Amino acid sequence: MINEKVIEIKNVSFQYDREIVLDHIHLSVSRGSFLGIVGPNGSGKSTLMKLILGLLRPDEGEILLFQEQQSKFKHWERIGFVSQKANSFNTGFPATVFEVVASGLTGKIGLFRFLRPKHKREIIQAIEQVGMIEFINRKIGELSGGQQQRVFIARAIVSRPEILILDEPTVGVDAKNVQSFYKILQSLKEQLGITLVMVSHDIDAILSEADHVVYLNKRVQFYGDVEEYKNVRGERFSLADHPDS
Ligand SMILES: Nc1ncnc2c1ncn2[C@@H]1O[C@H](COP(=O)(O)OP(=O)(O)OP(=O)(O)O)[C@@H](O)[C@H]1O
Repeated sequence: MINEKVIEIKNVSFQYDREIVLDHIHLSVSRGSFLGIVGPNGSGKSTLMKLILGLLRPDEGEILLFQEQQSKFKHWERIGFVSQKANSFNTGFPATVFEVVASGLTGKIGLFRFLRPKHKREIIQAIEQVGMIEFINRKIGELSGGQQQRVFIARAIVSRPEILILDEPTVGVDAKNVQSFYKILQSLKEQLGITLVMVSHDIDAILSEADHVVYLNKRVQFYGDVEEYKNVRGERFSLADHPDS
């Protein structure tokens, strides 16, 4: 389907206690696109990701995933999630790269089931896709931050999601590894057709990697093509809003 919407956020509002964090948000994500979400600290970016992932419920409005109402949506293996490394896993845990990536299949096969050859192949393939095959038996805690983050991508894609949501995935990853991280993202998009939604403070990375941009500050202040955003951002959004730009 041309321009198929895989995520639609319609008139969504959310508040924690008394603070309104998201105010009547409208946006949609087309299959195969790379949407970058930027905005100042505390502007509701992570909250919006949690709403998409069903970890929070909107107070108002609705979210559609693959054209289905989120409240009825059951196929969560179609959506992968990678967060900041520091928050996503206890890296002191003595699991190998293979075991960490295998844990991404538990939703599909049940926690204590034996892995069938098919699953082993899927795990190996995901590790190959992120260029970490030579580390397959290495303990996760013995890897660099950038390598760990690649393993977390493999864990997120092992169940073959159609959408990958990334919340500040390059925090704590050094510049050289950040580049190879984005190469992996682009190959997921181009070779597997995975739709990418990424929250980042790294505005330069968003401008060079994403094709669409949302500037969020409780409301959607900009939503459109990345080239259009480059033209308007100097005049419409103060640099003070971007501590890292
Ligand atoms: N669990 C919570 N309970 C109460 N308030 C919260 C909670 N989580 C976030 N908030 C508040 O909601 C607002 C939006 O937070 P959110 O984490 O979504 O912003 P963000 O844009 O991702 O911020 P940052 O760029 O700093 O990561 C902030 O004012 C924050 O303090």
